[in-house]
Amino acid sequence: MITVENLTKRYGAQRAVDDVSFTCEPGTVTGFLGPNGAGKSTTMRMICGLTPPTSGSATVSGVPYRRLGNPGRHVGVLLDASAQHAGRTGRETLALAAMTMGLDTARVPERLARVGLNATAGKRRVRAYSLGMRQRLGLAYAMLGDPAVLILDEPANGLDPEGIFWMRGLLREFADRGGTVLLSSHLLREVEAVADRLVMIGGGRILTQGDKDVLLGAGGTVVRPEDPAAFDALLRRLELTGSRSADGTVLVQSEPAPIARAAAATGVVLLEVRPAGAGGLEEMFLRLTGTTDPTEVTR
Ligand SMILES: Nc1ncnc2c1ncn2[C@@H]1O[C@H](COP(=O)(O)OP(=O)(O)OP(=O)(O)O)[C@@H](O)[C@H]1O
Repeated sequence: MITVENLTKRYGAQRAVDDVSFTCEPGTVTGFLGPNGAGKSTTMRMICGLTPPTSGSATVSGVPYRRLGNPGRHVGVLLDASAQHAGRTGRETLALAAMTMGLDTARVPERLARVGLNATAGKRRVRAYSLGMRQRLGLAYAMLGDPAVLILDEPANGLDPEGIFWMRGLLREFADRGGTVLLSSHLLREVEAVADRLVMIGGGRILTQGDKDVLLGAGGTVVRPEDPAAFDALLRRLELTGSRSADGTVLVQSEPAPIARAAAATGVVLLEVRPAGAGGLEEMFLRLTGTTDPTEVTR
């Protein structure tokens, strides 16, 4: 269980994270999404006690991270795949971590194999690892102490499609056994495939959060009017309300047909009318973050 309450981080006048609250429950994978610079890494670093919050608090299994005794036994953290000592081998890296956590180093070869690093790879120095191999080692490191919680910042970075598919299975299995996963990623389709819950953040603030199926299946219609003022007047006549998004679309809590018919009857031009959620996570992300260039978020 991860609980984040009103977390705020200011750097000078800038609010990198602004009053962010969410919880991650056991047995679920929570996808943490947002464009570059949204505040994901800063939030995760605050949860892990690496960055002090300006205000607010975060707990893991009910305790602030810094007060967890032997934290690696409670929460596995992967914030930067390149953080491992480059001069050590993969095996040495895990053996040292096992010793620090008071665990038998005999588990190391099996743990390396579990993330797809064979005996030869285990004997190589980390500096010779590809980014994908570092991510795999980072995951083995995070899971070494059999924690109940995983906090992973962009763990799919550097993995090939087969590796991403493998990681999805690993995280699903971890959550299905009762584990809690908080996973940030810019790979929206991967998040959509594995996450049960979504927390979307932009400019340091929560844009939306909730059950993935509910968010993506949320009722309503997305409309792109040619003349926003004329469309607002139409909505008032229909006694409906709409919420305008950064990309110029309006989400209206109604079926598409009545809106389209009323618009046609009154000569209000609609450039787009479709059920909300039909475009999946990518569409929801672009609408909420107001990012118009998809390459910005699918990089
Ligand atoms: N140590 C720091 N000093 C000043 N500003 C910072 C610092 N760390 C982060 N920021 C700023 O805070 C904002 C949020 O950054 P953060 O790295 O948390 O975003 P992010 O969502 O993880 O983005 P990315 O996906 O690009 O890593 C950014 O504008 C960033 O420039």
